[in-house]
Amino acid sequence: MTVIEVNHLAAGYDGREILRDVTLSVAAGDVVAVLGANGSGKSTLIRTILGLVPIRRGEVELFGTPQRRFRRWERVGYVPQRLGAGSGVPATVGEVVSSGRLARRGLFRPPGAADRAAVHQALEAVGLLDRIGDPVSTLSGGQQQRTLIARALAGRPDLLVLDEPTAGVDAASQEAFAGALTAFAADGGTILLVLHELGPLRPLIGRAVVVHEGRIAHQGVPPEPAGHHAEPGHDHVHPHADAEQAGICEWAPTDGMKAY
Ligand SMILES: Nc1ncnc2c1ncn2[C@@H]1O[C@H](COP(=O)(O)OP(=O)(O)OP(=O)(O)O)[C@@H](O)[C@H]1O
Repeated sequence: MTVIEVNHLAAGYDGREILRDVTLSVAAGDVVAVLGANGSGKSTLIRTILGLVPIRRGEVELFGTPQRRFRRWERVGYVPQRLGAGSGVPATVGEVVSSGRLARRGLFRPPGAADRAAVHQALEAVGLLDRIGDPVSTLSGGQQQRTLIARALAGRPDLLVLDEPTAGVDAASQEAFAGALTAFAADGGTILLVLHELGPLRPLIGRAVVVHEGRIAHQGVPPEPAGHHAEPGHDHVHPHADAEQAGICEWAPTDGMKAY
């Protein structure tokens, strides 16, 4: 079953076209990383898929339904790039994660046992159950990101869409992410995520899609760590100097990657 189908998509802001002729298919159970240089259009792509940026041309389908007619948003969990900077949100970790249940239970029904269980399970998955009563503002950036992941997981979605969940996040939080996402994928969940560095998520990623100037430049199996990077403790992949100089992407396409 196809979870996301994007056909000849164009989208942008005001007068500016950012995405040009993007075609992409994500099947149930796929874990797909969207890679590319700053400003290449990665966030715009996932936000357009979710209906947050209007489609100019082309089509997006979610779970086989054209996006404009899609109503089953509880099937989709979205983790935006970060909590509003300095938002001073007084909410506790538990309250933020509970908000991820809203689409499931409806706004006016009080949370029940199933909601509480889902919130606890999601917090446990990201290693933050002991912080459930703490104000979100007292958490580190990485822990706040983990809280957002828990909020998305609490809704028990079929598809998780994440925008750079590991950007600026410490190693402990990255490991916690990797664990939570691995469990989600092992349950058959589908993941589309924007990443700058694969890091501990590398074993999870089945396909990398490289966006360059609003188009998909390459897609395929992500590059394996090579040479000394393959040694224990070096599980991240560094930018390829040539590709970087050429301004193509932070990722050197390998033979395993098809050019589109
Ligand atoms: N809300 C917006 N209004 C106007 N222009 C925007 C908006 N969001 C993004 N852009 C522009 O669209 C282009 C692509 O931005 P986008 O955030 O999609 O890139 P990205 O690949 O995700 O970058 P990064 O790696 O820096 O997050 C950039 O030139 C950006 O300035």
